Amino acid sequence: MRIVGLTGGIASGKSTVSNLFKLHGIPVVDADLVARDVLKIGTGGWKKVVAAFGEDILLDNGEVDRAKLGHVVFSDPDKRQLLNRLLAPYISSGIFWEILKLWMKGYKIIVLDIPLLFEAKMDKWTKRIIVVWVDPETQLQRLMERDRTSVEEAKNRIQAQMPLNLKKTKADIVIDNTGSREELNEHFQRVLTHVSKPLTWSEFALSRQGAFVASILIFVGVIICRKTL
Ligand SMILES: CC(C)(COP(=O)(O)OP(=O)(O)OC[C@H]1O[C@@H](n2cnc3c(N)ncnc32)[C@H](O)[C@@H]1O)[C@@H](O)C(=O)NCCC(=O)NCCS
Ligand SMILES: Nc1ncnc2c1ncn2[C@@H]1O[C@H](COP(=O)(O)OP(=O)(O)OP(=O)(O)O)[C@@H](O)[C@H]1O
Repeated sequence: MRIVGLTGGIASGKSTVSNLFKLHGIPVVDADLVARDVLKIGTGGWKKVVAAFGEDILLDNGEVDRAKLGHVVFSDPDKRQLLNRLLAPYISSGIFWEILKLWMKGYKIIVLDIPLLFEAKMDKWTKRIIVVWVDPETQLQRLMERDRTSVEEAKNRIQAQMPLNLKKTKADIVIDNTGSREELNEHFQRVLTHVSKPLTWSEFALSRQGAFVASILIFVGVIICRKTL
């Protein structure tokens, strides 16, 4: 199995690139969706967060008020680190289960869309890493437009992550998403060709099909040994 990491800065275009992968039949594990699941009412993550941040961050129906919690953690690095520490184990195991489900379905190539891939040291799980990069002004503009936030709020969110230029230096593949969607599509086709190359032997061995072949070989080996002994 080939596990490709997809990361970048907030609003750099990871979800847009993820959607292109999905359109081409490559499944994506979205860490933001996993992070939402682990904060669902009554879950272990929800209990930890309520115990640490108090009931003030809840809506009347008991769900986490994401906007309020976001406001708290993106303006206070200590509180953000606390939230990250509390949720990290739940998010990693959630991602692991998603990978396992795709493995069992027989997918040979999967993409992990993880905004904090480097920050959370999950880059060790991935074979190749794609960083979606944009120039800083475009990033700020797109973030403010998408989330309808103030400049200050948007800058707080951008500064809560490892600088995008540093992430770029750690990438195997950089997608520059500063241009139009058409330019992104063109660039994506080249990335898709690269990502879809035939699996190496070690990647094949890690796939469900590889495990199947290995078990057949072991079975045949045992039969031969029994007959010859
Ligand atoms: C603080 C929360 C409630 C705010 O929710 P909100 O709906 O406003 O934002 P959403 O979850 O859609 O995240 C949007 C983007 O913010 C960035 N972001 C989210 N959490 C963090 C964080 N802890 N540090 C830095 N950036 C973050 C990511 O780029 C993400 O794509 C939420 O982001 C959260 O629970 N964060 C902690 C979990 C986490 O680390 N998520 C990232 C997955 S690796
Ligand atoms: N090439 C592009 N041209 C114009 N707008 C774009 C382009 N790529 C992405 N966008 C827009 O920019 C915004 C951010 O993109 P997207 O949501 O894909 O970023 P993201 O990296 O997944 O963000 P987050 O970290 O918050 O999950 C969205 O509104 C998206 O529609």
